[in-house]
Formats: sequence, structure tokens, C-alpha cells
Amino acid sequence: MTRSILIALLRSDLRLHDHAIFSACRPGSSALPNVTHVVPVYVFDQKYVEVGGITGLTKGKGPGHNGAKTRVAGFWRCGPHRTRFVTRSVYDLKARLKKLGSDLSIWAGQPDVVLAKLVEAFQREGDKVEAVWMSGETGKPHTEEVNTEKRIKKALAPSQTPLKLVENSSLIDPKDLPFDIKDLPDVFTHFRKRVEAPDMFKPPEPAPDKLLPFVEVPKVDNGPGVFKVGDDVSEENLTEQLLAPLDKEPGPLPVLGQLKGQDLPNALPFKGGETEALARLEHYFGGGKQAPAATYKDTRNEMLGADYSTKFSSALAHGLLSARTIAHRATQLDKSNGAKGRDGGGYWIIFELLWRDYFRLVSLKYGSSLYTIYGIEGELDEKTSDQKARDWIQPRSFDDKGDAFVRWATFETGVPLIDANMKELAATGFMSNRGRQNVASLLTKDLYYDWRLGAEWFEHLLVDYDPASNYGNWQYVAGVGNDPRASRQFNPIKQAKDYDQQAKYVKAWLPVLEGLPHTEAHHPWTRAEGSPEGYPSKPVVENNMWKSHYARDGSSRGGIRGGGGGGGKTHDKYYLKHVSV
Ligand SMILES: Cc1cc2nc3c(=O)[nH]c(=O)nc-3n(C[C@H](O)[C@H](O)[C@H](O)COP(=O)(O)OP(=O)(O)OC[C@H]3O[C@@H](n4cnc5c(N)ncnc54)[C@H](O)[C@@H]3O)c2cc1C
Repeated sequence: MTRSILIALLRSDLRLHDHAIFSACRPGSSALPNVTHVVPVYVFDQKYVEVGGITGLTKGKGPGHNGAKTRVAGFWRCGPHRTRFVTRSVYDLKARLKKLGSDLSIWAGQPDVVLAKLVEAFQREGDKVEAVWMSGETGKPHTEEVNTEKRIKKALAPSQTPLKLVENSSLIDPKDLPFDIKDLPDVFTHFRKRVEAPDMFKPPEPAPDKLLPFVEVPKVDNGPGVFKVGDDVSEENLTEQLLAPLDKEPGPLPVLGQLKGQDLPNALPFKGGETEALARLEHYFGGGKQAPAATYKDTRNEMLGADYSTKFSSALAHGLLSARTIAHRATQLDKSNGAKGRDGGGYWIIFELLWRDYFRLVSLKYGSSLYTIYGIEGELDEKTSDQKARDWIQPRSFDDKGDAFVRWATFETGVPLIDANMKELAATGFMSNRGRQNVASLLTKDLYYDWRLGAEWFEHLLVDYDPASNYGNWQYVAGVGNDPRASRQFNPIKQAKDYDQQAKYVKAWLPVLEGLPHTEAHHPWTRAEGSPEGYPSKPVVENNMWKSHYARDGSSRGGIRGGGGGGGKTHDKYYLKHVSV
């Protein structure tokens, strides 16, 4: 009997719950009346992850052929933190699918080539591949994501296999927006006001308890762009192979080697996979009024610890949690705590999820402008953006330790708030939103470096790297985005005194400052004795506007948070688990 197969190509949607494809693959589902079997597939795409260390793999001729490196600076796109996190997440999903009697077929190379070969192999066995489904959104052309989708469509054309894109990531399905994407407001608040409503998102779907049966994947010969990761390859073994090229040639700024063996704090409490992400969800929303989420409104601007903010970003970026599941729990929490409107922590978590949606929509609207030096502003105001593009500076050389970009990336600016955050990023792959805003502002507004270098450094190191959120936020801070009007220059001394009043955060990451009074720890160069030995004696730059804050003791003033309001109450449930890099 001919089997009718659906291939589910997974990308940044490594979960079972609230997953549009898996929900449709329940036995008896009316969404796929002709399909008898489902084959979930994951491909480590050579364009994003360096796969050159996998024994026996030959890269395809497509994107990533010359290495999965960033365009401007040539950093590895997917650094060690994210490589480990993604591999863990892939193997976790495989184990979860196996519990349902299904499986995950793991490959490396080019998704378009893998799929074409796979369909061919099934057809040779006498099976019919009904369709390939994958998560994705139709956006403005020329972004990498859209190009990948196009390549897959083209590769499937000879076998007449249809490709369907399924929305699986946003809080609000773009199809449900009350306006066309071309009319997306260029100011976040205007967008939020148009969409904010009690029923703005659909309720999340539970994970299926059964799936259509899996089919053993027929043999496909490994060749250019196609490599099957054998079932006997363990997660540890594959991780090692993926990390081998990064270990051998770490790239222009090998900061991770610098941190090896140091005992460092880590605020990111999980290592990947839907299983851990769901446990984190329970932790953050469990406990009613005691739940960390209940106080999110007051704590979200902090920098030290695991619970001041949700730490859902990595899970969201790789699809281990759906935005709707988080928003649903947030709404339920506020309701059960009797919190009304803007009083509840849940409201503010949803507010931030709307920022995430907004940047996704901005990327759908403006496409590749998200990645050019001109930014989106280039489409709106060519003259100003041309001038700005000429003014950005480039590093003299990544080998020049005195170059300000190098000092920024290697946490040697001499400004403790910046260095502590950059060190946290390098050591853990995470940085708070407050930290990200400050370091991005210093690089682009005080040092005038090409904003794309900062965005690429983040792309290399962040576990939660997400193209729209990363490049969108960088443009927003650098002032080249779709809303370039406001000057978003941050004053790191004021910020440090507002949000790290006792200097606990900077001291946790820069032990060399340990003995300094908190009143001076944020600007050690102003002390009569100067900066302590082992820390830069002078800051890489000193902006006049910093000076009026030197004499100030810390206060609890609020401030903006990604466009929103903020509070300054300290949250002292520090969670300092130690990390080895
Ligand atoms: C320069 C810069 C680069 C950034 N790069 C990324 C990135 O690559 N990936 C990423 O997920 N976020 C990015 N952000 C946004 C934000 O800093 C992180 O999402 C947040 O710090 C993650 O911590 P959290 O999960 O505890 O956030 P929470 O404060 O708990 O917020 C809940 C969720 O809302 C979303 N969110 C919050 N703030 C923003 C924001 N400003 N923009 C978009 N989504 C937001 C995230 O998904 C987050 O997990 C960037 C911000 C800046 C300023």
C-alpha cells in the first residue's frame, strides 16, 4: 500500500506544544485527510552553523559553502553557546517525539538539497510525499529566511511536492492583524495601541498525545550538501564535531579562550530543549502572588540574577516555548492575582512579547534593509542615511588591542557597566535588556562604530539570537531604524547608578572592583587613587554628560525599557549558579 507522507521540516520551532504542524499531525486530524505518516526532519543548515567539522560531510555549493560566518566582520555566526543550546534542543525534541512513537530525522548540509534527495528516496520506495510543511512567514524578498524558503520550493518543484509555510512563532498571527503589513506603524506605541485587546492572540494548543506514525527514512547517499546524522551519534559527539572548527580557529576575537577556567556567575539557568523550557515556564509563573512573574513589572530592568526577567528569550528564539503559551500563562496569573490592567506582571510580559512581534513585522515589512549599513532609514530618508553611513567607523584591526571596538568586545573599555555586561555575554551567551541597550548605545553613539559590527558580535555570542529582534533593536538604538527620530543615547554612569545601586552586578562580573565603595565602582578612574590594578586606568571614551553623575549615590529612579516604562525596586533573589566556559 502506498504510504502518504508529510515531511515536517523543523527550524526555530523545536517543540511539541502549540505547534501548528504537530497539531495537524494528530491521527484523524481533518487538516491532513490524505496523510498516513509524518516524518519530522531537522537540518543543521551550513549557512548558519559551521558543519565543516562533521566527519564525512561535504558542504553543498549553496550559501555557507565558505563557512558560516557573518558578512561584515567574519565572526562565526553561531558561536559555541548557541551551538550547544540548539543541539541540546534538537536531541530533546527527538526524545520527546520518540515517547509519542515518532522520531526526528537529523541531517546536516543544505535543507533544499536534503529535502529533494529525501523526497526522491521515498518515491523510489513507492511512497508518496504529499507535502513539505515548515514554519515561516511570507515577507519582503531578499532576506535569508525567505531565500531559504525559495530554494526549498525550487528544489521540490521537479517532484511536484508542494511546500507550505505555517505561522508558528508570533503572539499575534500576522494574518489576524487589523492592517496590511505595508501599513505597519513605524512607531511601536502606535502598533501596540492598534492590536492590544483581551482577545488579541489565539489560545495555545496543547501538545499532541499521539502523532501519525513515523516512517523509517530510506537510505540516502551522503554527498554535497546532504549528510545524515546517524542514530548512533550522541548529542555530545555531534556537539563536539560542530564545535571542532570553532575551537581550531575561533575567529578574529577569541574572547572565550580568555575566560576558560574562570569561576563566573551565570544568570541563564537552562541549557536548551522544550523539557527544560517548560520547567522554567512553571517556575516563573507558578506560585500565585509569589511567582517571579508577579513582580516582573518592578524587577525587569535589573541585571543580576535569574528571576528579574523571564529568560524566555532563548526558548522563544528556538521555538521551545510558544509566545501564545507564555502570554496565556501571563494573563491567567494576573487574573488569579486580581491584578488589573497595567498593575500585573503578566501585562508587562505580554507588552514585551509585543515588542518581539513588532520587530518580526518590521522585518517582514522592510526585508533586507534590516541588515544594510543604511538601515531601514535608508528606505525612508536617503539623504540622512547616506551621511550616517559615511560617518560610521571601522576597527583599525581586530588584532589591535587598543582599538575601541576590540576593547568593547573584549570587556576592556574601562567603563564597568559596559565591561561587566560584555563579559557576561561572552561567558554565558546572555545579557539583560538594560545591558544590551547600554552597550549598543556606547558602541554606536559614543564610539561611532558601524552598528552592524555590534549586531554581528551579538549574533555570534547570543543564545537567544533572533534576526529580527537583534538587528531591529540594534537599528533602534543606533538610530537607523524605522523610528529613527528619538535620540536613544544612554548614559552608562546614570544607568549604573539607577539600576546597579550597590554595584553588585559590576562586582560579580569584575572581581577586580570588589574592594571599591559602591559610590565609586561605576567610574573607578575618578578616584584619587585611580582605577585598581588589573583594570583599565582610563575609560575608552568619557562623555561630558557622565560627569554630573559621578558624585551621585545610587537612587531608585525608573527609566525606559525597550520603549516601555520601568521601575527600580531591587529584587534580591539572586541566583548565581557557576558556569565553566
Ligand atoms: C541591541 C539589542 C539586541 C537584542 N538582540 C536580541 C536577540 O537577538 N534576541 C532576542 O530575543 N532579543 C533581543 N533583544 C531584546 C531583549 O534584550 C531580550 O529579548 C531580553 O533581554 C531577553 O531577556 P528575557 O527573556 O529575560 O526578557 P524579558 O524581559 O523577560 O521579556 C520577555 C520576552 O519579550 C521579548 N522581548 C523583550 N524585550 C524585547 C525587545 N526589546 N525586543 C524584542 N523582543 C523583546 C523577548 O522574547 C523576551 O524573552 C535585544 C535588545 C537589544 C537592545
